[in-house]
Amino acid sequence: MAYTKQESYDQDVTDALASHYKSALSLLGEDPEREGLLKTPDRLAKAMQYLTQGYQMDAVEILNSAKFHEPISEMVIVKDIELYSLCEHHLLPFIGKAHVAYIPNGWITGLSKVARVVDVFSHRLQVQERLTVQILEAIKEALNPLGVAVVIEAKHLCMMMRGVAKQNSYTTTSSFDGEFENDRTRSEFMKLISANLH
Ligand SMILES: Nc1nc2c(ncn2[C@@H]2O[C@H](COP(=O)(O)OP(=O)(O)OP(=O)(O)O)[C@@H](O)[C@H]2O)c(=O)[nH]1
Ligand SMILES: [Zn+2]
Repeated sequence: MAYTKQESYDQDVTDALASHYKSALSLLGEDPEREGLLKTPDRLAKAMQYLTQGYQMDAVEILNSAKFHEPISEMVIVKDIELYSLCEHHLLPFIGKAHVAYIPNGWITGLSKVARVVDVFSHRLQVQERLTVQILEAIKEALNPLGVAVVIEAKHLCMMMRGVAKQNSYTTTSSFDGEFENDRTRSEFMKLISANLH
């Protein structure tokens, strides 16, 4: 299964989606035949396929594609991984950062693969809590590490642009496994992701 960014789209799916989006534009009171909107259903169909391409990707396979034997057991942290996902309730974006750590148990993975895993699960319709756990579970399955930790902080546009209309609230979710269930290890991780190291 390829995991490169999708640049071509199934024409039948694109056409079917575009036809629905064209009707939606009319229902919203727009004229889908006006010049500026002529290509919008097609563009939106492609954008939505791009934003949900994670369904066609296998996170464990990605991690395994650059898995190296390395006898270390120190914490590896990839922090500030930006993420863009869509909330499954409104299909509006939520935007934020993921901080991921694991303690190897003989195996490490390519650092970029950790960020790719964040993309795989972000590019699906999500709730932030499930996204957090899915990232953790994929790393656990692929690397069988001594521990995994995932923290995500995000802003939800569905809470900003509509509904309760709160502009400054962040949602933080976390998931910890193995050694990160110990207070000391967890605190070290939290300290390191909070520190301004760069
Ligand atoms: N737990 C969780 N809730 C989310 C996430 N994204 C959006 N939501 C919430 O999903 C809920 C859906 O609630 P509903 O009452 O069915 O929808 P709604 O009438 O549009 O709710 P309001 O946003 O309060 O206007 C809202 O409270 C959203 O804030 C997420 O990632 N995790
Ligand atoms: Zn929402």
